[in-house]
Amino acid sequence: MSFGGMRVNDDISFSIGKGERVALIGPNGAGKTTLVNVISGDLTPSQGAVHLAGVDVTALPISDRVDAGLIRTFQITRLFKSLTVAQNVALAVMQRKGLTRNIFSSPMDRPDVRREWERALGTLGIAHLADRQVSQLAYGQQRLLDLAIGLALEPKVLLLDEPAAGVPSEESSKIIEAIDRLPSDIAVLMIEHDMDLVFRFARRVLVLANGKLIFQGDPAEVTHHQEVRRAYLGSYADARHAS
Ligand SMILES: Nc1ncnc2c1ncn2[C@@H]1O[C@H](COP(=O)(O)OP(=O)(O)OP(=O)(O)O)[C@@H](O)[C@H]1O
Repeated sequence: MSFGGMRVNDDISFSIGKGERVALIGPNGAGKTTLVNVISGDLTPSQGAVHLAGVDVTALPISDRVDAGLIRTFQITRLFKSLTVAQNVALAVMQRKGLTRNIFSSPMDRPDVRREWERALGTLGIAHLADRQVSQLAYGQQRLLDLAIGLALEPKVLLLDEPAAGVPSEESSKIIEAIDRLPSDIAVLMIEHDMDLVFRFARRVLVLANGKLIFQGDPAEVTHHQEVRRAYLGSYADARHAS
């Protein structure tokens, strides 16, 4: 992916298997968000391709990628603030099922829709917030709701961009626990700066620096990789070593 003459993602190639948990790390400006934008369809790559389950989705708009199971979460701006938590998830379920909204009845009342929003909220530990209006939620709770909406869209692949960023630490543990509880068949690619969270979550780590993929592999190996230490991890690895 290039912007003008600047290569922001340079010759990057990787794959993520079913149910794999992969962290995408690297210094500020390395190109991580751009890469996720290319995968989600927010950006069209200058070269190269994105495949989902063997199908080339590079030319598909975001909505078709979502239908195919490629879901990006933590875009809180898309929440309907005047509706309840349950209504927000119910609308996502209805969208997935191709059901149109009937102004004379609540979307939540259909038993098949209800089953699904209840399950999504239960998985993420926010069933008790079902009737709460979104505008009354704390920021961390809104992020959990956004994750519930992602879940209700039945993802094959979830793209998470710093899911706990900006969330007060007493709430961020709930987000981390919720991510731990995601169904094991969903592949997750997560941008994250918090290395403790990366080590807890990831079975594989991708490291970007200056737009290049300089490492992909086992989290246990990443702290020993010279180029990664130089580009990104030095202070973290040294602090760990010292402690
Ligand atoms: N739409 C755009 N037009 C021009 N340049 C862009 C655009 N989007 C990103 N860039 C540039 O691409 C580079 C990579 O940005 P990107 O946001 O992908 O990095 P990042 O690794 O996600 O950084 P951070 O950790 O700070 O979020 C930066 O130099 C940024 O200024």
